[in-house]
Amino acid sequence: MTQNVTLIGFGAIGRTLLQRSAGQPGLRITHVVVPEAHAAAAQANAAALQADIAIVSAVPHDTDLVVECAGHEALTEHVVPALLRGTECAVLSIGALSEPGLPEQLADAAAQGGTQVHLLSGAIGGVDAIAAARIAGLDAVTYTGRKPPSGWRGTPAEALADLGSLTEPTVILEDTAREAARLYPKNANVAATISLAGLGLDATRVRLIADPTVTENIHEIEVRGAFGEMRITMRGKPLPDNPKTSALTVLSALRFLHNRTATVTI
Ligand SMILES: NC(=O)C1=CN([C@@H]2O[C@H](COP(=O)(O)OP(=O)(O)OC[C@H]3O[C@@H](n4cnc5c(N)ncnc54)[C@H](O)[C@@H]3O)[C@@H](O)[C@H]2O)C=CC1
Ligand SMILES: O=C([O-])CC(=O)C(=O)O
Repeated sequence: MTQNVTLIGFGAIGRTLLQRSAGQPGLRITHVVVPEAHAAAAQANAAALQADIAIVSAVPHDTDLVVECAGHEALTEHVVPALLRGTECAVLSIGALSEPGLPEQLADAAAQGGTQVHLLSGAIGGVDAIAAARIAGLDAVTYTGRKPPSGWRGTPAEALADLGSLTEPTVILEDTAREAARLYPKNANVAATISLAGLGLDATRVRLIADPTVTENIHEIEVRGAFGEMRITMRGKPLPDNPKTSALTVLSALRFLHNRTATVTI
């Protein structure tokens, strides 16, 4: 039986996800939720990719699965109500979970609806290893996020440095993951994800760097604990439509969707 999927958000991630999910057996993206003001543009873009897609302002009650790729507001506006109705949801705007009370709100809504909310690994790998290692106890988790200056446009980094004329790597934040997610919500999903898998938002140390010498989004993660040590560097190519977002983010959502219907999941 085909599972009907609703996307929340139709920006760089949503568009690429719709494009790449075409023909995936057992799944069909039937609806896309966007704010009213973006509906006409989304309709034109989506119809070019899939003629029968419906652009809507709320998640339909009969959808089987929701994938959120919209931003912080969409979690309270759309994901919480869907969970309360018992609809399983997968979330990419993990930075939003730095807002006090929101993780508990999502968990309570899923419990009330008798369903699950999945926090996707997004732009990075190794989330499974961090979450497994946590069971035996972690000592330290640190994260360094490095992006080209264009990846920091429209953020508080603009007030700290002249992004257009940087000649060397410039640290724009050195703090906890909670502070990183509060100040740079669209650039701290990774910081929030590794915190939630590991030591939590207040005990995870984060450095964010605007680096004119790189063209990729570079994520360095170091973890120490009873399990041993782990060091990962991801050099993610950004999506053409949004330099803040690594292309792997879309692939992580596709993997999640694939595993919904695969006989062997990995
Ligand atoms: N977990 C991870 O590793 C990553 C997560 N992200 C997050 O994924 C989200 C989407 O990223 P992009 O597609 O690159 O952003 P984008 O800015 O290109 O697109 C956002 C889309 O969401 C829609 N939207 C905004 N508010 C909405 C609401 N309340 N309800 C429904 N739709 C709404 C907009 O109309 C737009 O279509 C962002 O929150 C971003 O921070 C991005 C990269 C990595
Ligand atoms: O690389 C990405 O796609 C996004 C990113 O840094 C983040 O939100 O932490």
